[in-house]
Amino acid sequence: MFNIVVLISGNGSNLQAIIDAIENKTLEGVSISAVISNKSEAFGLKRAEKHNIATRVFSLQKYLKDDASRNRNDYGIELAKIIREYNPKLIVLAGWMIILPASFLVEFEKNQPIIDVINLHPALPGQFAGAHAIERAYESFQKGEIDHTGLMVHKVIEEIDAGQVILTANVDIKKEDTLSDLEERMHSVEHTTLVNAIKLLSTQQ
Ligand SMILES: Nc1nc2c(c(=O)[nH]1)N[C@@H](CN(C=O)c1ccc(C(=O)N[C@@H](CCC(=O)O)C(=O)O)cc1)CN2
Ligand SMILES: NCC(=O)N[C@@H]1O[C@H](COP(=O)([O-])[O-])[C@@H](O)[C@H]1O
Repeated sequence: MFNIVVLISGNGSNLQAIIDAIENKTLEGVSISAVISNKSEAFGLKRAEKHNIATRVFSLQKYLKDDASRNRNDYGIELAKIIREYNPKLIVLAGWMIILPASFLVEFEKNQPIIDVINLHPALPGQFAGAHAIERAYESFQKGEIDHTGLMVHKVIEEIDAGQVILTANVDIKKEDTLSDLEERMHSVEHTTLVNAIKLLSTQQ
């Protein structure tokens, strides 16, 4: 079984797309062994619980507040330990809004088997790296700087949103679009693209 661990911070509509794809056999041989969130209030946790998927909450903010001697690298090592408990072959960041330190990434690069960490980012390669990418693309379109946007699924490296691109897709922006129109169109294309990226990686194993 191609076990995946999914990391989220919010609504979890992309997590839901993965769950649905497993259940309708678009993703055969894939199983979500756990969903981990940095926010206890993330609705995606309820989506996982509804499908009897193991969930964990591990907040960076709380981890640092509980012991002032700790730092983000310590968090990264602890997060990696938690994830290893679930024996994933792939780690999927689906709306995970914490920058992962090198200490986390090295845990999955140095040990065999190497475990890929992938991220879904709602912008095209080289555009709008970081948070709030959809809003920034919308504003850029309004200024006439771009005529469309898109998304990518990429390997996670220390540099934000700069890892090897696995899949990318364009997303149209229309003159009459509100920001929520664009967000809705973006999420719809994300759901398909993320499932296709996981399918690609699971069949390459
Ligand atoms: N080392 C990496 N970590 C992460 C990557 C990556 O490519 N390399 N991708 C991000 C996802 N992401 C954009 O795709 C992203 C998410 C969040 C942030 C950010 O500034 N986070 C702040 C906290 C924001 C908050 O509390 O809401 C932070 O971590 O301090 C940047 C990029 C996931 N991680
Ligand atoms: N920088 C990372 C980033 O912005 N990720 C974005 O968070 C949203 C999560 O939606 P969801 O919780 O409904 O899946 C998605 O649009 C995803 O691309």
